Amino acid sequence: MKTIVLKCGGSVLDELSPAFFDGLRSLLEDGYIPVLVHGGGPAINSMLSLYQIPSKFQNGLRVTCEKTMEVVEMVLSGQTNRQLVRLLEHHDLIAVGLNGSDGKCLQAEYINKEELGFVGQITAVNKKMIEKLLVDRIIPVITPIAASMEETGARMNVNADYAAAAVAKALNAERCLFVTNVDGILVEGQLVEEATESDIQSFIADGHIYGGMIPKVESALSVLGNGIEKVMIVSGKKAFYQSGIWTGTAITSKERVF
Ligand SMILES: Nc1ncnc2c1ncn2[C@@H]1O[C@H](COP(=O)(O)OP(=O)(O)O)[C@@H](O)[C@H]1O
Ligand SMILES: CC(=O)N[C@@H](CCC(=O)OP(=O)(O)O)C(=O)O
Repeated sequence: MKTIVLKCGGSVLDELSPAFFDGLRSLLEDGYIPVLVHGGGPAINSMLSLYQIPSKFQNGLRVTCEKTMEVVEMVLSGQTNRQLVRLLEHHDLIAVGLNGSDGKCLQAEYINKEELGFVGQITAVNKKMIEKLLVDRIIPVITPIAASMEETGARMNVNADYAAAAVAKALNAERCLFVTNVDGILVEGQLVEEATESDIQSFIADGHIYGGMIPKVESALSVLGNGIEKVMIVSGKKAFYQSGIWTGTAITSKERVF
């Protein structure tokens, strides 16, 4: 089974173009089965502000107290997951939404409970749950909420880029795509079509890569070390795949030979 994990960023959920869904259909026609993991950062921020709960981040991770966790779960499972499943169905794709903690699909441990609260890093992925859907060519749409390994019944908030990387590694995916609101890695406004690990490290060092792009490239590099040859950062606003042609930034493990 050739699987492709696509992480759909919260930044682009409201702007996914028909070409994005054509790309998914094209992948299915070419024998790939997509697995979606999605975010919802902007929608969580809006809901927190409606509840007058401040949004706090530490190194890009949301500091998540119990009240914040309730809102995170409500938005990811009740809003952004529903939105994405509905859009897929609207574009004739069969999808089933899963809260990451359902069936212990995603399992995590605390990163630093005192400082970050209910924020986890993935320690295990229950592939069985996901594969049951894939054999029937149903697209799983997974929220980045994980079941706690340490406390039965507890759930944790996981950065969606890291959650997607963990799913891609566990499924031994052919590719992992980070779908976002820009064409890929941009340097001085120009798309970088191919980047190696050392290119990325220098883009971070010189400030060309910053903010929300950092967890994406870190996740991309972590996936590459695990037998997945190509990871891409692509736009959800345009065509990212059509009959074997990919558009965006390809991140490869191989250093270029000059
Ligand atoms: N070099 C770069 N190329 C493109 N975007 C970048 C770069 N560095 C930082 N960014 C920022 O990263 C954002 C994407 O990350 P983020 O907002 O977290 O999206 P998502 O919700 O898709 O995870 C872009 O909109 C852009 O503002
Ligand atoms: C721990 C942590 O920061 N979790 C993220 C989960 C959602 C996410 O990652 O959404 P995007 O992909 O849209 O950024 C959060 O609460 O915002």
